[in-house]
Amino acid sequence: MVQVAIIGYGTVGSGVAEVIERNAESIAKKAGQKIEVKYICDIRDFTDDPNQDKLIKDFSIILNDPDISVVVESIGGLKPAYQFVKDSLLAHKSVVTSNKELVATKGWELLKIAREQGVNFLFEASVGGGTPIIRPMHQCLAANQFDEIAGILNGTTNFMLTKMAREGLSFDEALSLAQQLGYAETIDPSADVDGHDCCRKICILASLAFGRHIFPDQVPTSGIRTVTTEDIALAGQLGYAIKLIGRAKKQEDGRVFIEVCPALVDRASQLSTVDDVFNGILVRSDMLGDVLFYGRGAGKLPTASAVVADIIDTVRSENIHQSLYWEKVDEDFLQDAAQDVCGHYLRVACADTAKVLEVAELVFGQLGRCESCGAYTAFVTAEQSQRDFENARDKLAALLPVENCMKVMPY
Ligand SMILES: NC(=O)C1=CN([C@@H]2O[C@H](COP(=O)(O)OP(=O)(O)OC[C@H]3O[C@@H](n4cnc5c(N)ncnc54)[C@H](OP(=O)(O)O)[C@@H]3O)[C@@H](O)[C@H]2O)C=CC1
Ligand SMILES: N[C@@H](CC=O)C(=O)O
Repeated sequence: MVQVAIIGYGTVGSGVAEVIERNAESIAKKAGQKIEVKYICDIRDFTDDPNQDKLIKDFSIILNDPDISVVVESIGGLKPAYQFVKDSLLAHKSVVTSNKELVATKGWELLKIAREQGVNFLFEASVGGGTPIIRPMHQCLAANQFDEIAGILNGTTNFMLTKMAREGLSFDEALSLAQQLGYAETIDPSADVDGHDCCRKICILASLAFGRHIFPDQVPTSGIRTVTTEDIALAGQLGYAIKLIGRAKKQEDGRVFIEVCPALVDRASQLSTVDDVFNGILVRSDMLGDVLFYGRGAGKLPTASAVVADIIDTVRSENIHQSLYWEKVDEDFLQDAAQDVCGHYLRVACADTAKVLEVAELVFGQLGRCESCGAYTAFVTAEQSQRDFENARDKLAALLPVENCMKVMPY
């Protein structure tokens, strides 16, 4: 029998305890032995909880118990999660975490410690919630070189954009619903709406794909606060959906372009059909080509299912996952955002479509469709570098009231 400890008994931690209890028999078959939760450590009190006998408040009990070989970290954030995880690895215990902030900022260091200690540091649930992505990229696509990753990586904002588009909910109403359903980050929901959560996830995937740690503060990041219901309607009329996209692309010179932004996705693209709390992650590699991973990106049991899969993996592994690894390097290998080439959507506060088209074509050259909705007109430009686009946008803004602009994704 393997005894595990859970630290952080919130949405994910309680889900992990529930999955281990509910599917005990099948989990034991897959792991080759019974898995039992011995301790659950949380700072809160839980009256009438069925796991009362396991609840503790002092993490050092776990650290000093030689029977605990796997620690599940589901506290979130860096403090005290980082120290608890590091201490667990140094105490020769494998760690499974759902904490993307931890992996995105300290992944290289924790992977190094795990490797030196001959234990596992696994984090499937840190990206995509319950949707498998880390293990498929690391194991099933091991024969490939990665070219590009682009995804809808944040369940909360995708849920909110879907509710705003389908039911006309305001931004605040949609966020409050996402919080009630346990999708939004409890520590700081702005992590979802301002793109930081998506940024952490694309950093993890890009670090895994390209072998070097990419830190969240290196990534140009914007969230969905600027997206209005008019943008959603106009994008729809132009044939697009609006999604928060995290993407990382290897350039010909070996550098990587990485960013997080709200963007237009063509209705013909599979990514545009990823709605509600679902995540969709497009991975482009040299041998397989494109593959899309789709599934629930947040929520108690979906996320717990990924955590428990990591526990099973570490229990049955004869060999430690030595190849699940990336390094921190000092040299900068990220491409300047000004060089990225994309089409753009612009929304102008002017209902006169003919006038907008005439003026916009003076600046951007020939345009395709132009659509209006209420007091606004919107159009999409041809592809050009970010630097050229910004110059042209500034010229247009001197002639017409430009209210919003977003990239158009080439997927
Ligand atoms: N919710 C989701 O759908 C998903 C979450 N994640 C990630 O999983 C992690 C956990 O998320 P989630 O379960 O939603 O968060 P919750 O806030 O629901 O749970 C965290 C729990 O940890 C407790 N805690 C805080 N400090 C300590 C401490 N020092 N020792 C022990 N317990 C502590 C919290 O108590 P208190 O409330 O008093 O602070 C809370 O009960 C986060 O990193 C999140 O990003 C990943 C995928 C999906
Ligand atoms: N807040 C996150 C939860 C999972 O990572 C999200 O909405 O995707």
